[in-house]
Amino acid sequence: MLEVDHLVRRFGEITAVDAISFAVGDGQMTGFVGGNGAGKTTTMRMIMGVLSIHGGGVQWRGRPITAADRRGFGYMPEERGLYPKQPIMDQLIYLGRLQGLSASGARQRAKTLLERFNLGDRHKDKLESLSLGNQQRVQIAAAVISDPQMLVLDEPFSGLDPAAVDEMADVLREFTDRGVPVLFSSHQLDLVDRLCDQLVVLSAGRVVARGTAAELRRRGPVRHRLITAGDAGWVRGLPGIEVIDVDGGTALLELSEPADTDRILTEALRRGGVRELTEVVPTLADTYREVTR
Ligand SMILES: Nc1ncnc2c1ncn2[C@@H]1O[C@H](COP(=O)(O)OP(=O)(O)OP(=O)(O)O)[C@@H](O)[C@H]1O
Repeated sequence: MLEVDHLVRRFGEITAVDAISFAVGDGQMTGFVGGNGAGKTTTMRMIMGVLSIHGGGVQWRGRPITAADRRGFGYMPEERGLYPKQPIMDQLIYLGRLQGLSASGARQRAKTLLERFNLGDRHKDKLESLSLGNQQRVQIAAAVISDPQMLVLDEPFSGLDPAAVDEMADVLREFTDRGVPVLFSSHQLDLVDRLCDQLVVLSAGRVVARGTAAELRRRGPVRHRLITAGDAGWVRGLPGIEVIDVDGGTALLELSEPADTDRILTEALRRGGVRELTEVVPTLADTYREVTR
Protein backbone atom coordinates (compact mmCIF):
# COMPACT_ATOMS: atom_id res chain seq x y z
CA MET A 1 0.00 0.00 0.00
CA LEU A 2 1.13 3.52 -0.80
CA GLU A 3 0.11 6.27 1.61
CA VAL A 4 0.36 9.97 0.92
CA ASP A 5 0.25 11.81 4.22
CA HIS A 6 -0.40 15.57 4.35
CA LEU A 7 1.92 16.19 1.43
CA VAL A 8 2.84 19.84 0.79
CA ARG A 9 4.66 21.52 -2.09
CA ARG A 10 5.08 25.22 -2.69
CA PHE A 11 6.40 27.11 -5.72
CA GLY A 12 7.26 30.58 -4.45
CA GLU A 13 4.01 32.08 -3.17
CA ILE A 14 1.85 29.29 -4.62
CA THR A 15 0.99 26.25 -2.53
CA ALA A 16 0.50 23.79 -5.39
CA VAL A 17 -0.13 20.82 -3.07
CA ASP A 18 -1.72 21.71 0.24
CA ALA A 19 -1.69 18.85 2.80
CA ILE A 20 -2.96 16.13 0.47
CA SER A 21 -3.65 12.69 1.99
CA PHE A 22 -4.89 9.48 0.40
CA ALA A 23 -3.89 5.83 0.10
CA VAL A 24 -3.65 3.39 -2.80
CA GLY A 25 -4.23 -0.14 -1.53
CA ASP A 26 -2.68 -3.29 -2.98
CA GLY A 27 -4.42 -4.21 -6.20
CA GLN A 28 -6.41 -1.00 -6.16
CA MET A 29 -6.85 1.14 -9.25
CA THR A 30 -7.01 4.76 -8.15
CA GLY A 31 -7.93 7.62 -10.46
CA PHE A 32 -6.49 11.01 -9.73
CA VAL A 33 -8.90 13.61 -11.04
CA GLY A 34 -8.82 17.40 -11.10
CA GLY A 35 -8.76 20.38 -13.42
CA ASN A 36 -5.65 21.99 -14.89
CA GLY A 37 -3.28 23.09 -12.16
CA ALA A 38 -5.07 21.11 -9.40
CA GLY A 39 -1.78 19.55 -8.28
CA LYS A 40 -1.88 16.02 -9.74
CA THR A 41 1.47 16.11 -11.53
CA THR A 42 3.19 17.81 -8.59
CA THR A 43 1.88 15.12 -6.20
CA MET A 44 3.02 12.32 -8.50
CA ARG A 45 6.45 13.90 -8.86
CA MET A 46 6.80 14.00 -5.06
CA ILE A 47 5.72 10.37 -4.79
CA MET A 48 8.43 9.51 -7.31
CA GLY A 49 11.09 11.68 -5.64
CA VAL A 50 11.48 13.88 -8.72
CA LEU A 51 10.42 16.95 -6.69
CA SER A 52 11.38 17.63 -3.11
CA ILE A 53 8.67 17.48 -0.47
CA HIS A 54 7.96 20.59 1.63
CA GLY A 55 5.73 18.95 4.22
CA GLY A 56 4.16 15.61 5.08
CA GLY A 57 5.45 12.37 3.63
CA VAL A 58 4.96 9.24 1.55
CA GLN A 59 4.82 5.76 3.07
CA TRP A 60 5.34 2.53 1.16
CA ARG A 61 4.22 -0.69 2.85
CA GLY A 62 3.97 1.12 6.17
CA ARG A 63 7.44 2.74 6.18
CA PRO A 64 8.77 6.05 4.85
CA ILE A 65 9.48 5.52 1.16
CA THR A 66 13.12 5.08 0.08
CA ALA A 67 14.99 5.60 -3.19
CA ALA A 68 15.22 1.80 -3.54
CA ASP A 69 11.43 1.50 -3.20
CA ARG A 70 10.97 4.11 -5.92
CA ARG A 71 13.33 2.27 -8.26
CA GLY A 72 10.82 -0.57 -8.11
CA PHE A 73 7.98 1.71 -9.24
CA GLY A 74 6.84 2.11 -12.83
CA TYR A 75 6.46 5.80 -13.66
CA MET A 76 5.03 7.51 -16.70
CA PRO A 77 5.89 11.19 -16.30
CA GLU A 78 3.84 14.01 -17.80
CA GLU A 79 6.76 14.99 -20.00
CA ARG A 80 7.05 11.31 -21.05
CA GLY A 81 10.74 10.55 -20.98
CA LEU A 82 11.71 8.54 -24.03
CA TYR A 83 13.89 9.93 -26.78
CA PRO A 84 12.00 10.71 -30.00
CA LYS A 85 14.94 9.98 -32.27
CA GLN A 86 16.00 6.58 -30.96
CA PRO A 87 14.72 3.11 -31.87
CA ILE A 88 12.08 1.96 -29.43
CA MET A 89 13.55 -1.48 -28.71
CA ASP A 90 16.97 0.02 -27.82
CA GLN A 91 15.33 2.45 -25.39
CA LEU A 92 13.31 -0.25 -23.66
CA ILE A 93 16.37 -2.46 -23.28
CA TYR A 94 18.35 0.48 -21.91
CA LEU A 95 15.65 1.27 -19.36
CA GLY A 96 15.35 -2.38 -18.38
CA ARG A 97 19.11 -2.56 -17.79
CA LEU A 98 19.01 0.64 -15.74
CA GLN A 99 16.40 -1.02 -13.58
CA GLY A 100 18.53 -4.07 -12.96
CA LEU A 101 17.54 -6.54 -15.69
CA SER A 102 20.23 -8.55 -17.49
CA ALA A 103 20.86 -7.72 -21.17
CA SER A 104 19.02 -10.83 -22.36
CA GLY A 105 16.28 -10.39 -19.73
CA ALA A 106 15.70 -6.78 -20.82
CA ARG A 107 15.61 -7.79 -24.51
CA GLN A 108 13.14 -10.58 -23.85
CA ARG A 109 10.89 -8.38 -21.73
CA ALA A 110 10.98 -5.54 -24.30
CA LYS A 111 10.13 -8.01 -27.08
CA THR A 112 7.21 -9.44 -25.09
CA LEU A 113 5.84 -5.98 -24.32
CA LEU A 114 6.15 -4.70 -27.90
CA GLU A 115 4.37 -7.83 -29.15
CA ARG A 116 1.71 -7.32 -26.48
CA PHE A 117 1.09 -3.88 -27.97
CA ASN A 118 1.20 -5.13 -31.58
CA LEU A 119 4.45 -3.25 -32.16
CA GLY A 120 6.72 -6.28 -32.56
CA ASP A 121 7.52 -5.44 -36.18
CA ARG A 122 8.26 -1.79 -35.35
CA HIS A 123 11.03 -2.50 -32.85
CA LYS A 124 13.72 -0.78 -34.93
CA ASP A 125 11.62 2.32 -35.58
CA LYS A 126 12.33 5.65 -33.95
CA LEU A 127 9.73 6.72 -31.39
CA GLU A 128 8.88 9.87 -33.40
CA SER A 129 7.91 7.81 -36.45
CA LEU A 130 5.04 6.17 -34.53
CA SER A 131 1.49 7.51 -34.23
CA LEU A 132 0.63 9.29 -30.98
CA GLY A 133 -1.27 6.25 -29.69
CA ASN A 134 1.63 3.93 -30.48
CA GLN A 135 4.08 6.30 -28.81
CA GLN A 136 1.88 6.15 -25.74
CA ARG A 137 1.95 2.33 -25.86
CA VAL A 138 5.75 2.45 -25.88
CA GLN A 139 5.73 4.89 -22.95
CA ILE A 140 3.63 2.47 -20.92
CA ALA A 141 5.90 -0.40 -21.95
CA ALA A 142 8.80 1.67 -20.59
CA ALA A 143 6.95 2.17 -17.29
CA VAL A 144 6.35 -1.55 -16.80
CA ILE A 145 9.63 -2.92 -18.22
CA SER A 146 10.95 -4.31 -14.96
CA ASP A 147 7.87 -5.79 -13.31
CA PRO A 148 7.02 -2.79 -11.09
CA GLN A 149 5.70 -3.02 -7.53
CA MET A 150 3.58 0.11 -8.00
CA LEU A 151 2.48 2.14 -11.03
CA VAL A 152 2.31 5.94 -11.07
CA LEU A 153 1.04 7.15 -14.43
CA ASP A 154 0.46 10.78 -15.43
CA GLU A 155 -2.35 10.93 -18.00
CA PRO A 156 -1.67 7.51 -19.55
CA PHE A 157 -4.92 7.63 -21.54
CA SER A 158 -4.56 11.06 -23.11
CA GLY A 159 -4.63 11.02 -26.89
CA LEU A 160 -5.71 7.37 -27.16
CA ASP A 161 -8.58 6.18 -29.33
CA PRO A 162 -11.27 3.99 -27.66
CA ALA A 163 -9.63 0.70 -28.73
CA ALA A 164 -6.25 1.82 -27.39
CA VAL A 165 -7.93 2.95 -24.14
CA ASP A 166 -9.37 -0.54 -23.67
CA GLU A 167 -6.02 -2.12 -24.41
CA MET A 168 -4.25 0.16 -21.95
CA ALA A 169 -6.95 -0.53 -19.34
CA ASP A 170 -6.42 -4.29 -19.80
CA VAL A 171 -2.70 -3.86 -19.20
CA LEU A 172 -3.31 -1.88 -16.01
CA ARG A 173 -5.82 -4.48 -14.80
CA GLU A 174 -3.23 -7.22 -15.24
CA PHE A 175 -1.18 -5.35 -12.66
CA THR A 176 -3.98 -4.72 -10.18
CA ASP A 177 -5.02 -8.38 -10.53
CA ARG A 178 -1.53 -9.28 -9.31
CA GLY A 179 -1.92 -6.96 -6.31
CA VAL A 180 0.07 -4.01 -7.68
CA PRO A 181 -1.37 -0.62 -6.62
CA VAL A 182 -2.00 1.67 -9.61
CA LEU A 183 -2.40 5.44 -9.45
CA PHE A 184 -3.16 7.33 -12.66
CA SER A 185 -4.32 10.83 -13.43
CA SER A 186 -6.96 11.62 -16.00
CA HIS A 187 -9.31 14.34 -17.16
CA GLN A 188 -11.70 11.75 -18.60
CA LEU A 189 -14.35 11.21 -15.93
CA ASP A 190 -16.20 8.50 -17.86
CA LEU A 191 -13.00 6.50 -18.05
CA VAL A 192 -12.16 6.95 -14.40
CA ASP A 193 -15.73 5.96 -13.51
CA ARG A 194 -15.41 2.78 -15.57
CA LEU A 195 -11.94 1.71 -14.49
CA CYS A 196 -11.25 2.80 -10.95
CA ASP A 197 -11.88 1.21 -7.57
CA GLN A 198 -11.29 4.59 -6.01
CA LEU A 199 -11.21 8.23 -7.06
CA VAL A 200 -9.29 11.05 -5.48
CA VAL A 201 -10.57 14.44 -6.63
CA LEU A 202 -8.23 17.42 -6.31
CA SER A 203 -9.03 21.09 -6.56
CA ALA A 204 -6.54 23.90 -5.99
CA GLY A 205 -4.06 21.60 -4.28
CA ARG A 206 -6.52 19.94 -1.89
CA VAL A 207 -8.42 16.66 -1.83
CA VAL A 208 -12.06 17.69 -2.16
CA ALA A 209 -13.57 14.21 -2.52
CA ARG A 210 -12.43 10.63 -2.22
CA GLY A 211 -14.19 7.27 -2.54
CA THR A 212 -15.66 4.84 -5.03
CA ALA A 213 -17.48 6.26 -8.04
CA ALA A 214 -20.79 5.15 -6.47
CA GLU A 215 -19.95 6.92 -3.19
CA LEU A 216 -19.02 10.11 -5.03
CA ARG A 217 -22.18 9.98 -7.13
CA ARG A 218 -24.23 9.94 -3.92
CA ARG A 219 -22.56 13.22 -2.95
CA GLY A 220 -23.93 14.90 -6.05
CA PRO A 221 -27.10 16.98 -5.97
CA VAL A 222 -30.27 14.87 -5.97
CA ARG A 223 -32.61 16.28 -8.57
CA HIS A 224 -36.06 15.46 -9.85
CA ARG A 225 -37.44 15.66 -13.35
CA LEU A 226 -41.10 16.55 -13.79
CA ILE A 227 -42.76 16.03 -17.16
CA THR A 228 -46.24 17.41 -17.76
CA ALA A 229 -48.48 17.57 -20.81
CA GLY A 230 -48.68 21.38 -20.65
CA ASP A 231 -46.08 24.02 -19.85
CA ALA A 232 -44.32 23.31 -16.54
CA GLY A 233 -43.38 26.95 -15.91
CA TRP A 234 -45.75 27.07 -12.91
CA VAL A 235 -43.07 25.30 -10.80
CA ARG A 236 -41.24 28.63 -10.59
CA GLY A 237 -44.03 29.92 -8.40
CA LEU A 238 -43.69 27.22 -5.75
CA PRO A 239 -41.92 28.45 -2.60
CA GLY A 240 -38.81 26.56 -1.39
CA ILE A 241 -38.24 24.64 -4.64
CA GLU A 242 -35.06 25.33 -6.58
CA VAL A 243 -35.81 25.25 -10.29
CA ILE A 244 -32.71 24.33 -12.30
CA ASP A 245 -34.34 24.44 -15.70
CA VAL A 246 -37.73 24.48 -17.44
CA ASP A 247 -38.05 23.51 -21.06
CA GLY A 248 -41.70 23.35 -22.19
CA GLY A 249 -43.33 20.54 -20.23
CA THR A 250 -40.08 19.35 -18.63
CA ALA A 251 -38.70 20.84 -15.42
CA LEU A 252 -35.53 19.94 -13.54
CA LEU A 253 -35.83 20.61 -9.82
CA GLU A 254 -33.67 20.42 -6.72
CA LEU A 255 -35.73 19.51 -3.67
CA SER A 256 -34.36 20.00 -0.18
CA GLU A 257 -37.07 18.14 1.80
CA PRO A 258 -38.51 14.69 1.08
CA ALA A 259 -41.98 16.24 1.60
CA ASP A 260 -41.31 18.55 -1.37
CA THR A 261 -41.83 15.57 -3.70
CA ASP A 262 -45.39 15.16 -2.40
CA ARG A 263 -45.97 18.89 -2.70
CA ILE A 264 -44.84 18.98 -6.34
CA LEU A 265 -46.85 15.89 -7.22
CA THR A 266 -50.02 17.15 -5.51
CA GLU A 267 -49.80 20.46 -7.38
CA ALA A 268 -49.02 18.72 -10.69
CA LEU A 269 -51.98 16.35 -10.25
CA ARG A 270 -54.24 19.28 -9.39
CA ARG A 271 -53.23 20.94 -12.67
CA GLY A 272 -53.55 17.66 -14.59
CA GLY A 273 -51.45 16.06 -17.35
CA VAL A 274 -48.62 14.62 -15.21
CA ARG A 275 -46.46 12.28 -17.27
CA GLU A 276 -43.53 11.65 -14.95
CA LEU A 277 -41.84 12.65 -11.70
CA THR A 278 -38.52 10.85 -11.24
CA GLU A 279 -35.35 11.19 -9.25
CA VAL A 280 -32.38 11.93 -11.50
CA VAL A 281 -29.32 10.03 -10.31
CA PRO A 282 -26.37 12.42 -10.38
CA THR A 283 -23.57 11.59 -12.80
CA LEU A 284 -19.97 11.63 -11.74
CA ALA A 285 -19.63 14.83 -13.75
CA ASP A 286 -22.40 16.44 -11.61
CA THR A 287 -20.55 15.48 -8.43
CA TYR A 288 -17.27 16.66 -9.87
CA ARG A 289 -18.73 20.07 -10.68
CA GLU A 290 -20.25 20.24 -7.21
CA VAL A 291 -17.06 19.38 -5.27
CA THR A 292 -14.66 21.46 -7.37
CA ARG A 293 -16.64 24.68 -7.70
N1 LIG B 1 8.00 23.89 -11.67
C1 LIG B 1 7.01 24.70 -11.31
N2 LIG B 1 7.25 26.01 -11.04
C2 LIG B 1 6.25 26.84 -10.64
N3 LIG B 1 4.97 26.46 -10.53
C3 LIG B 1 4.67 25.18 -10.80
C4 LIG B 1 5.67 24.24 -11.20
N4 LIG B 1 5.07 23.03 -11.40
C5 LIG B 1 3.76 23.22 -11.11
N5 LIG B 1 3.53 24.51 -10.77
C6 LIG B 1 2.21 25.07 -10.36
O1 LIG B 1 1.63 24.20 -9.42
C7 LIG B 1 0.22 24.09 -9.62
C8 LIG B 1 -0.15 22.63 -9.80
O2 LIG B 1 0.34 22.17 -11.06
P1 LIG B 1 0.28 20.65 -11.53
O3 LIG B 1 1.01 20.56 -12.82
O4 LIG B 1 0.68 19.77 -10.42
O5 LIG B 1 -1.30 20.44 -11.77
P2 LIG B 1 -2.05 19.29 -12.55
O6 LIG B 1 -3.23 18.94 -11.70
O7 LIG B 1 -1.13 18.20 -12.91
O8 LIG B 1 -2.55 20.03 -13.85
P3 LIG B 1 -2.71 19.52 -15.38
O9 LIG B 1 -3.94 18.68 -15.40
O10 LIG B 1 -2.86 20.80 -16.14
O11 LIG B 1 -1.47 18.76 -15.75
C9 LIG B 1 -0.11 24.98 -10.81
O12 LIG B 1 -0.51 26.24 -10.29
C10 LIG B 1 1.23 25.10 -11.53
O13 LIG B 1 1.30 26.30 -12.25
